[in-house]
Amino acid sequence: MEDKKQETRNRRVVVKIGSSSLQHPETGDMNLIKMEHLARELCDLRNQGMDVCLVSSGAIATGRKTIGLTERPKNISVKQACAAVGQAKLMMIYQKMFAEYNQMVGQVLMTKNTMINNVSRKNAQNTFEELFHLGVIPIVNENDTISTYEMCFGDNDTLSAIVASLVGADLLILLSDIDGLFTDDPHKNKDAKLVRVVEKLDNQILHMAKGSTGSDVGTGGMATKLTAAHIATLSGADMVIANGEDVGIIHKIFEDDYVGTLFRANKNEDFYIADYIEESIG
Ligand SMILES: Nc1ncnc2c1ncn2[C@@H]1O[C@H](COP(=O)(O)OP(=O)(O)O)[C@@H](O)[C@H]1O
Ligand SMILES: N[C@@H](CCC(=O)OP(=O)(O)O)C(=O)O
Repeated sequence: MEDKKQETRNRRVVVKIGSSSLQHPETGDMNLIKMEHLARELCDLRNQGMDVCLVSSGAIATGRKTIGLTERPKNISVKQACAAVGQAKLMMIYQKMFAEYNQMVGQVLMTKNTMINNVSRKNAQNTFEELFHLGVIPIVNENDTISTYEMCFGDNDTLSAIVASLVGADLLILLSDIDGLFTDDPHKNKDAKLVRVVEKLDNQILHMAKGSTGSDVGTGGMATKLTAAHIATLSGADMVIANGEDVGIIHKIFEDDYVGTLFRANKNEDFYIADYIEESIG
């Protein structure tokens, strides 16, 4: 009961969806029904009076499919070309789907420099504030077409937590291909158990994340989700990892009727996101 009260107080929410959740695994083509459902869920959060931000991966995977590459691109310029094509297509589809509900969306593409440079960071923050004020849902991704190793966050789990920190979100939801954090990788250990609530990110929790992503299109994995949890909770946001197979889980999270892992906010007034990026991701 106490948890439910806590969660319905959330006013500003960031939702992240990964590449593998946006496409049909058999064909690599976009899962339009899921994207449509995602748009409806997020519009309904707006209707409840919340500020909503979507961090969507999928630019490279969408571009790769559109261009007709069968192999996952390794070469950086090929990835950048795929992202250029895919990001435009992703936004076109999102615009169309959100427009069904008369909901405006805007594109925000970021690099590490956006966060490290004081002027750019302030500009980004002002833009987000103005978009929320105007009732727009910002759709964020890494600026993959110009990001090389030195400039990129590398994964959208971390990026979504950085965005949550930048906008002072109350809640970050990571929609994954798995129900949440398990005591071990459940694809390798069938005895692994779901962890329902993490009060504090200690070494025991950090050691649970194994390997990198298992998907053919993503770049994250559980380790980057724990990095995201570290950033989000120290910034004062709760974070939930839940399965994005059915994006209807989004409203269930607010009804406290979901399976997933909740990482409780643990705000540290001395935590500065720009310093953290320079020290830890720089
Ligand atoms: N302790 C763990 N608990 C849950 N999943 C884990 C764990 N360790 C590793 N993983 C792996 O992380 C994957 C989820 O991350 P990822 O591949 O980035 O998917 P997504 O982009 O859909 O979030 C799981 O499918 C799982 O194989
Ligand atoms: N920015 C990249 C995706 C990066 C990423 O973290 O992907 P994912 O592991 O699918 O969330 C893209 O849009 O293709």
